[in-house]
Amino acid sequence: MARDTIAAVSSGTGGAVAVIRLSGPAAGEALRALCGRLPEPRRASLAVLRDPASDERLDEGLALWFPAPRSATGEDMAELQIHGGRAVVAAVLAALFALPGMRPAEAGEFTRRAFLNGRMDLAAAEGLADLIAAETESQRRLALAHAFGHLGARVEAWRRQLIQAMALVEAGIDFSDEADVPLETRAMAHPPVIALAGELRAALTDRRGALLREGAVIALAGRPNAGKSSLMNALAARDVAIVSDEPGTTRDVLEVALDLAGHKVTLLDTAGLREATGKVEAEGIRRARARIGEADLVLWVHDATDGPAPEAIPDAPAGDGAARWLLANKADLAPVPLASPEWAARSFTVAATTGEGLADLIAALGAFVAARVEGAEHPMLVRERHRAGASEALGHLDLALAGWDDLSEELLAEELRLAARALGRITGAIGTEDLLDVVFREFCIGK
Ligand SMILES: Nc1nc2c(ncn2[C@@H]2O[C@H](COP(=O)(O)OP(=O)(O)OP(=O)(O)O)[C@@H](O)[C@H]2O)c(=O)[nH]1
Ligand SMILES: [K+]
Ligand SMILES: [Mg+2]
Repeated sequence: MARDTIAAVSSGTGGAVAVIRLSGPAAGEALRALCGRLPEPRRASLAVLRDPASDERLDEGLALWFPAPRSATGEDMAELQIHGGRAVVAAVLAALFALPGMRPAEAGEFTRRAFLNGRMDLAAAEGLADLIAAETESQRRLALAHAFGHLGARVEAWRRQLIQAMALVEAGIDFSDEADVPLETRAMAHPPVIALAGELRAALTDRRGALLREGAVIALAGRPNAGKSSLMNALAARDVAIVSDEPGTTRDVLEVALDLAGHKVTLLDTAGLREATGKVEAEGIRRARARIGEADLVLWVHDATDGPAPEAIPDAPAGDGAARWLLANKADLAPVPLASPEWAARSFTVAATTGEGLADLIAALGAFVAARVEGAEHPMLVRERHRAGASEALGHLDLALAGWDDLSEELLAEELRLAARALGRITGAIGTEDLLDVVFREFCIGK
């Protein structure tokens, strides 16, 4: 349990009401010092707040008292809802911090205390950070599932299975004189370890969670002047990129975040691909190729006034597994010939400047993203940290399985133990201080 009592404004700035939260052993005393009494637990009550040093009236607001352990952090907690003015908040905080044992909270410190007091696991804390940062409906749902322990529960179940298998293998060590027992217990542990390795492998192959959390990347690519930047602006419904009739206008990769059918999408505008005419353009094209190569969907923009669309997307270095669509742009200037059968299902006729065809394109993009993340309401390994833990665990399981018939009980049990440790780091059941610093750094102050 922490010795310090922390306090911070937990509401956003600029609102009519500000929420100040306190957590730690002196929270009750501080509440009494400012309000003159301790309110009934878990009930909001009206209170006049006074500076204990001068007895000056500071504000009138709501006071709440959450005695440990039934509080968000598991410690004694108090909450003050006061008027949101800057001066009011500053005066109340100054009065609080003048009290013994009180200090300002660091970023994420309330959540960190909740974790340390066993109120949530590490994956749930990350879910909470994602929930606060969620911009789209699907990100909100995903984060909520994690905040309520979806990933943590699954990983803990895996870890328990592993510990059981380990116990079986270790039982063999104690009976190593009786030749049959070690072989029997080892054989009993084999199927669950095979099953677990399969589940971990499947979870690692499923990238939908990461796609939902980070958003699909859609890149506009094509020859100079095809109208990529014009399309970027039209799709983003604002003036993001410079448009001009000069080929080679766009140099840096530009990106905007879009909400397509409730899913987060990052749309990229890139330099037109051709033999560069100078150093800067060459660098722009290098960057364009690199980012196009990582996109989930490449929209090849073709200028309809240049004649029929290409048979294949030229020069578009799309990565493995990326989808490629063809956009015949400037349909207002030239008739767009029928796409070749190969492209028919993935071709769109648009005009960035008149808006023609854009509604159909946006609908198709929304359907594309939705299909990519389908069933991903409760995906598992959404962060690189989770994937690293699961993949390390799988590595040890694979070693154990490869040597199942040959390794000694001790070595076999050791591989299973290392796998269990790697899983434990995902939930924080096995943790280190530096890991906690990384996780809680993301939070804002007051959370
Ligand atoms: N008539 C018409 N003109 C368009 C359309 N889309 C783009 N243009 C024009 O085409 C020219 C090039 O547009 P950009 O959007 O700058 O093309 P870009 O592909 O980004 O070009 P780079 O960045 O140089 O590779 C501009 O003059 C645009 O106004 C369209 O649908 N119809
Ligand atoms: K241009
Ligand atoms: Mg451009």
